Amino acid sequence: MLIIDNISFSYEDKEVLENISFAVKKGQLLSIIGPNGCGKTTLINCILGVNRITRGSMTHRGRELDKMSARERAKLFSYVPQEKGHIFPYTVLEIVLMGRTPYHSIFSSPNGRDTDIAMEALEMVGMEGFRDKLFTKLSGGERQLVVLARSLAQESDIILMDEPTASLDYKNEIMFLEMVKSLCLNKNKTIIMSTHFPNHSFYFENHNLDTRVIMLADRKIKYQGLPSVVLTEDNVYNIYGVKSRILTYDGNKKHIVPIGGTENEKE
Ligand SMILES: Nc1ncnc2c1ncn2[C@@H]1O[C@H](COP(=O)(O)OP(=O)(O)OP(=O)(O)O)[C@@H](O)[C@H]1O
Repeated sequence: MLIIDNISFSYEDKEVLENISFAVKKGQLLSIIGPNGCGKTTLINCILGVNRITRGSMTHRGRELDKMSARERAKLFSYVPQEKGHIFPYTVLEIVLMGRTPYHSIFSSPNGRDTDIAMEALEMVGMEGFRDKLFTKLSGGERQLVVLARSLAQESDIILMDEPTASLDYKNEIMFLEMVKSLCLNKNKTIIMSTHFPNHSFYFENHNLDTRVIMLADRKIKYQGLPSVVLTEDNVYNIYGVKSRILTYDGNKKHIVPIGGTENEKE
């Protein structure tokens, strides 16, 4: 289990996260949602060790993350960043092989086994036909699948994703969510994912995933728990200032729809 216990973080004198606590079990999917600038990326970077927390502790199976070497941390966590465009003209296979870096010394290069693992990862995301294509020439959605393959090749237990579906079209978004679902259900991966789409949490819950959500705002976790408990119309209004309605379909499956009104219009 990954335990984040009462952590805080500041950029110089600006505190962005204050007393954040949550736990994620193996095979569980945790969504982090909250308005722009609330600290989702900052929180992910604290877990990755890019940001050094100012208070609190983070442990995995009782071991302090801060006491792990960079290589150990890279074997435990992989990262799927927001799609932002890439400059270097590596091939798809070369990008995925970068996921094998924690398993090598700086002087060794990837071997045949690494290539097999990288190709398996590409097959899992349906991108094996793109192995020799230049990463820079792929669409945003295709790149995101390749980056997911890189994180699979890293063979980490925990995958951190920062708004991974932001640049995906409707079909690729569904495909990506299906992939994420399958990684938790079939590969027992733990996934922590920031998202701007509360419906993704319902999607996972509706598909019987062991899933939780935390809602961040004003430096703190305002609500956390099961999506159907936490993602209420009132909580969405309190966090985003947007009026919405929870619709139930097909028995008990939930879906949230904005109904247009914003904070300024609340009676
Ligand atoms: N390197 C930095 N130095 C100083 N302040 C920063 C830095 N990075 C982020 N911030 C500030 O910290 C706050 C949280 O930013 P962060 O990127 O974590 O938010 P976010 O929830 O991921 O936002 P978004 O949904 O827009 O991606 C913001 O106010 C941002 O301006």
